[in-house]
Amino acid sequence: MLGKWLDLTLEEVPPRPLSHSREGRLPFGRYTLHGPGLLELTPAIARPEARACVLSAGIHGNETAPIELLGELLSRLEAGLIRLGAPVLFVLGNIPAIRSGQRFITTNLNRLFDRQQNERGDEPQRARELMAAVDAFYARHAERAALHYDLHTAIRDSRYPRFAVEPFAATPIDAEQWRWLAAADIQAVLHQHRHSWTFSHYSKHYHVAQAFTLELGKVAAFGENDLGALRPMRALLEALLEGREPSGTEPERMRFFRVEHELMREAEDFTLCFADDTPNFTEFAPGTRLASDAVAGNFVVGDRPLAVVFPNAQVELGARAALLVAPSPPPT
Ligand SMILES: O=C(O)CCC(=O)N[C@@H](CCC(=O)O)C(=O)O
Ligand SMILES: [Zn+2]
Repeated sequence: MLGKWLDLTLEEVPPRPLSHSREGRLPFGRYTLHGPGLLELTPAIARPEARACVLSAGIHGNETAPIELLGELLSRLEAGLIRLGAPVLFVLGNIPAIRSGQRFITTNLNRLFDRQQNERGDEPQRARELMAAVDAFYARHAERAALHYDLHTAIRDSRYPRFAVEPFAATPIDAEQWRWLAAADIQAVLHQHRHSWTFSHYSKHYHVAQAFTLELGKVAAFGENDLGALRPMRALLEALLEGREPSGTEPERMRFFRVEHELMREAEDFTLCFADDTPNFTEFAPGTRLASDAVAGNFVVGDRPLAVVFPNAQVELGARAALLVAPSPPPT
């Protein structure tokens, strides 16, 4: 059943809401389906040091590599190749968007993870369902340290194809996380400078979880992803599923950046003043004009160079059109 969960979730049109949880057995524990795209695994014997892990993918429907990676993990769990030793909640985020291969249907799900959010529509409703599922999962495992990796891929090429976004929140990140991410072949880390209401921010802000958005390469269609490049990440996730300590290495292998400015799109008449295919982390010299907005005016790089991440001139009005970042020292 586990190996087929992804296919079944994506095939049912429309997904049938579950009136009650469905349960079953797996080699080293049991599974519970809490609703569409919400699968909890409970180990028969949990290891004492195991974290309560949330692994999410498909928050953006066209980001398929993380979904394939979760598929590999589920198949290996079902085959008994992974000895489940930690409680895990697998989340498939925006199911209609995954089916249609789009980033979102109506609005960007990954801006809606705010408990005050009371917007109407499918994506706001899905965000509320996912927040409730995460709340219930962490409450069931309140004795364990909370962890959430929200897996994505980026729209563009990147000077660092695999990078972590560290959401802004009061909770400090444990030093071991940097060591694990470096061993998982994450190449860069981006520290957010303010609250962002993303899914990983939700777990960090409201649940004191060790939480990241992980960008694992570039958007591609199902079947066209290079999962070989994600083997070290798979090894990290398998260690977490088994409830054992993941391998680590020197964090200095990774480049660290801090967000200095968020470029917002304020007007219909908005342009980014660089090529559409500019890779993430491309640096621009002081004095370079980066954006022109009929309401906000021009944005020009100040005294220090800035690199651009997630540029997207097509975002909704009032949304983030790019992050502008600068190198920062590795955490001590
Ligand atoms: O490549 C892009 O432009 C977007 C990739 C993506 O979906 N990134 C996430 C980052 C979330 C965060 O800031 O933690 C997003 O934009 O939601
Ligand atoms: Zn994404």
